Amino acid sequence: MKNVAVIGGGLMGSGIAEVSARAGHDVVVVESSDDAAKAALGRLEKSLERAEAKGKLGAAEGTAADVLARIRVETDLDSTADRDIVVEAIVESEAAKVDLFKRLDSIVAAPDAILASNTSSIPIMKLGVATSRPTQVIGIHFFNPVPVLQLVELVPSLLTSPDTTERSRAWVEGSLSKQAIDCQDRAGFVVNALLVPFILSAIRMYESGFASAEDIDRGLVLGAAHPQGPLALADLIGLDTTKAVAESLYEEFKEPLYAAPPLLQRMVDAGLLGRKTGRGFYTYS
Ligand SMILES: C[C@H](O)CC(=O)SCCNC(=O)CCNC(=O)[C@H](O)C(C)(C)COP(=O)(O)OP(=O)(O)OC[C@H]1O[C@@H](n2cnc3c(N)ncnc32)[C@H](O)[C@@H]1OP(=O)(O)O
Ligand SMILES: NC(=O)c1ccc[n+]([C@@H]2O[C@H](COP(=O)([O-])OP(=O)(O)OC[C@H]3O[C@@H](n4cnc5c(N)ncnc54)[C@H](O)[C@@H]3O)[C@@H](O)[C@H]2O)c1
Repeated sequence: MKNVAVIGGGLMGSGIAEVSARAGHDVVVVESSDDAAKAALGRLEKSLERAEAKGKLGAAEGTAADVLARIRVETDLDSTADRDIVVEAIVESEAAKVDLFKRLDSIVAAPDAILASNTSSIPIMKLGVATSRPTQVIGIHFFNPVPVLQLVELVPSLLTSPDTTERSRAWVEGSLSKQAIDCQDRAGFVVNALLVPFILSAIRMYESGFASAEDIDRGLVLGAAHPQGPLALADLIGLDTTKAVAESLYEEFKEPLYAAPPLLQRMVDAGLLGRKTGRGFYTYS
């Protein structure tokens, strides 16, 4: 697979585009507006400049400018027509993703192209059946920050062909040098089914006044060797995404531990989405 498209150039899409271009792929990023495309390009430039300054770009990757030259940021979905693999990384909304997969199905021309989703929690079958080619639809779930974290969850639906799964694995492990784990197609897959209820418990603990945000996070960093505490992690993920994942899990399993706490809902209503808006459980400059 040579030609890659990433739909959505936000936190995750820009990271997926970066690691793909660093692996030598020709990458098209499709955003929803000119302003969003500009922001996506800015994220890519900043991250690649940082990687270059830290001496992380290998000889095969080239300079930050070489990697950027392999990426085009567009607003026209038709630019996915000649792609071998499309990775969808738009907002965590089932309706938005179903609509996008329908449109991709009518545009992407190669008969064996893979249509992948980076969804955190939405069952892949819902996206597969929106297309005429569910055998080629799969979850390829990266972790944030994409250039740093090694894991990718591979999530075939009941209709995904073994060929699609194995070509996806070869791309993720052979080309992007990530490590894949195999998951069944249920909301939250492996990692978020365990991680998100933990984050929600931390939010409930904070909401109840039991401990401060700083002490909850310091507790898990110093007492359980987590790289960052659950509330700082929720701010990194984005509180809108955290809430959307909780809702998918709750819809699938109806377990109270997956229900989004009222504080999380109010913070999302208020636009306090974490790092991406400058304020969540903490304030960022
Ligand atoms: C919800 C979804 O569906 C699934 C998910 O993604 S769940 C979220 C999973 N992610 C996590 O759990 C992240 C946990 N946190 C961490 O790993 C770390 O706190 C962190 C990597 C975010 C930041 O690490 P920290 O040590 O505090 O900061 P910092 O020193 O700036 O960064 C550590 C290294 O990561 C690199 N880094 C950090 N953020 C980066 C980014 N956005 N892009 C590229 N590199 C980055 C730094 O360059 C640094 O590299 P170096 O050690 O070689 O110099
Ligand atoms: N944030 C995380 O830690 C994380 C980790 C793994 C997976 N994910 C998943 O990745 C996806 C993206 O999450 P994110 O954190 O990057 O969100 P984000 O809000 O940072 O980015 C989403 C981007 O998609 C763009 N977009 C929205 N609709 C679009 C459309 N129809 N066409 C093209 N672009 C469109 C937006 O302009 C935005 O730039 C979600 O499904 C999320 O659940 C998130």
